[in-house]
Amino acid sequence: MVFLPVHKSHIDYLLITLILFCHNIKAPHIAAGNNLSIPILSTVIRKLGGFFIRRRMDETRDGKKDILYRCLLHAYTEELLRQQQFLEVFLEGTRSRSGKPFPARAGMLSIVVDTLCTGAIGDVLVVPVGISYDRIIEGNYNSEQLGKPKKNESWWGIACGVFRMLRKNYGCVRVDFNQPFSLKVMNRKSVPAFY
Ligand SMILES: CCCCCCCCCCCCCCCCCC(=O)SCCNC(=O)CCNC(=O)[C@H](O)C(C)(C)COP(=O)(O)OP(=O)(O)OC[C@H]1O[C@@H](n2cnc3c(N)ncnc32)[C@H](O)[C@@H]1OP(=O)(O)O
Ligand SMILES: O=P(O)(O)OC[C@H](O)CO
Repeated sequence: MVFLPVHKSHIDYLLITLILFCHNIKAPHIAAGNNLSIPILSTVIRKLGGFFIRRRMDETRDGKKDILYRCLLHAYTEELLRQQQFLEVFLEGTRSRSGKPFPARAGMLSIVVDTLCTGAIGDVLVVPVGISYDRIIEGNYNSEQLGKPKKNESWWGIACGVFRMLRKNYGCVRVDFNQPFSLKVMNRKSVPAFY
């Protein structure tokens, strides 16, 4: 299974893993941006199912994608799928600052499709996940939308977030796991020549 959640808050991935755990569903491996790779937290994230990826394939001198990195990412993700591990990818690659979903970025999803098309795996069930908050803990992102640079993730930022969460009532959050669909069936419909 590949979970494809929308991304609005850091709470997203905490909630999804927690809900799956509470329903005896194995926790997914989550593609995490390397901006979260901060001391100690990175170890915790890895132990809880996260694996770090670059959020942009570094351009090499000749302007091409970093082929070696892409191959490694491809091989690692393919192995996870071969082992029937669950995957969780935030296609937008960033939290939406406006509340509207960002355009999806195709890299991780293209790896999943490649793995299916090469026959390395039989099929993949894709589970879109909708998440709606009454209020998100990060606030309204107004300063970032006005051009102020984003503060990098830090332990201090985490502590402030936890403190805010304990002090204020952020209302309810709704997590919708949509009907899983077979990527193989969808591919067959969209690329009939392939099958
Ligand atoms: C309270 C109790 C709680 C208990 C429970 C606790 C649980 C805690 C859990 C801890 C886990 C924490 C997880 C944190 C997750 C946070 C969410 C994030 O970080 S989100 C952030 C992290 N997630 C994401 O970013 C996911 C979304 N981003 C992506 O998928 C990106 O594509 C990318 C980052 C992979 C590459 O970005 P880029 O370089 O900009 O490349 P483009 O996108 O422009 O794609 C253009 C071209 O490249 C192709 N292509 C690319 N890569 C590959 C490949 N390896 N192979 C093959 N092809 C590849 C692609 O198809 C296309 O082809 P073409 O047109 O060129 O022919
Ligand atoms: O781009 P950001 O600040 O939304 O960071 C996204 C992180 O990688 C995890 O949510």
